[in-house]
Amino acid sequence: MGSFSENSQKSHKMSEQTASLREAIQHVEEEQTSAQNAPDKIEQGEAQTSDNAQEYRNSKRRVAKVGHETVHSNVELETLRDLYLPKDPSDRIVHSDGTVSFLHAKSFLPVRMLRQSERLRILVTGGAGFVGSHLVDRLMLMGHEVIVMDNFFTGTKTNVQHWIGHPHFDLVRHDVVDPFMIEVNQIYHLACPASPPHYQYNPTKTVKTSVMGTINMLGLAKRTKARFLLTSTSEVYGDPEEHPQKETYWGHVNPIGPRACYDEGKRIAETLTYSYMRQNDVDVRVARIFNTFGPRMSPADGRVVSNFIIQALKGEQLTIYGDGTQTRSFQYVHDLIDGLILLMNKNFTEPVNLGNPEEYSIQEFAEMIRDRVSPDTPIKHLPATMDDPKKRKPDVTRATTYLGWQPAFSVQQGLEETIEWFKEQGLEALI
Ligand SMILES: O=c1ccn([C@@H]2O[C@H](COP(=O)(O)OP(=O)(O)O[C@H]3OC[C@@H](O)[C@H](O)[C@H]3O)[C@@H](O)[C@H]2O)c(=O)[nH]1
Repeated sequence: MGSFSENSQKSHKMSEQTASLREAIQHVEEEQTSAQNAPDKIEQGEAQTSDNAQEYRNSKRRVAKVGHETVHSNVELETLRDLYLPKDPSDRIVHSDGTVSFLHAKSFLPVRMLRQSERLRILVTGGAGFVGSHLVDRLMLMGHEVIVMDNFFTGTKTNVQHWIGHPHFDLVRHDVVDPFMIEVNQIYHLACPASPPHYQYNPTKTVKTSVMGTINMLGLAKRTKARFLLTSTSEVYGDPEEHPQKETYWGHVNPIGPRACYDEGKRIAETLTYSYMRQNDVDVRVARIFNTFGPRMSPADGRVVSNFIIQALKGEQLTIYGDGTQTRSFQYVHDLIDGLILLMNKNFTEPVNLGNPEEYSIQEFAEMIRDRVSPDTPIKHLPATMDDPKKRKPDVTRATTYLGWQPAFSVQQGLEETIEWFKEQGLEALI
């Protein structure tokens, strides 16, 4: 990461509240140190593909490199960590009077030197969001020109601030429901609130974002002959009656329920994508993303991983909606980014599931985070949410067969980094 001003480093002060918060969670760090050091580091590719969740869970694999040489997305995990968990986190000074000074990076992380003919102009809608910003990091490191379009409803400038000012980087505040013209080679279309509380906050707007946003981006792809990748979701399967879910499954969605704005919005986005492919020869890719977690999830996200981590760090009761028997399969964000870049660059146009088959009941998952962060924290049950899918687990055979992709991170390793990141946020995230 670019080195920050030395003066600023010296004057870096944490507020008293942040300091006490850190003290409170120190015991957790100590407990974790031995666990973190124990497993051997392995390189990408050594993890075995398996549909067996137990095997995934018991595996002690550690990932040190991510990405794939074939599409030049390979990079050391340590390099990425420097962007969200810098060794010297002095990009800001939190003052004791409750104000904060943001500092400028003096230099940027080195990016690959590409010839003009190899360097692509890539638009990432929703690029300042949780997933988008990790994708942007990787595309920038690969040496491409990246244009981030975001309305900052759920994304933040902070997520991409380390690239602002870089000659390969542009940030545009724009809502994807309004038309947008630009010359690009590839479009990663991520823009849409993804957590249930966010997408249900203004359901009409969520539908507009999915439908009009996707029409706008497909229109752009058609005009500029850009390759277009839609980030769809496992929610297109609704409350699935097939388990695990294959891409050939048509789903079980309540079209008038509270989740419909997102589920049906993404289903029509897929329909639009394949209509533009058939009718207008747009070169398309569709990723169906399963539950994903990692650094840069908004503290206000409301999804289960961030909720449980924040609750445990604050010593508050962990909130399980319903009886906790519902299941989810959680993938670490870097695996998803690997899959998205592979999909964009391979010649496969049908929908592809991207998720980690490591399946947990929400009760087990709550206990796991509680035990890891703060073992004395109680767990409480709240009423179940309407239409909450009872089971979810991806069949990733298609991704493995056609993309050569499989999740490499264990949930354990992903959680370690995510918990570390939330701790680093201190006051901002936890209070
Ligand atoms: O505090 C919480 C939050 C959530 N939950 C439960 O945990 C499970 C997972 O909930 P999340 O909100 O994290 O995510 P969901 O699986 O419901 O939806 C997600 O699915 C896939 C993605 O495309 C989307 O990002 C998101 O819609 C649900 O059963 C939910 O009821 C809790 O028990 N407690």
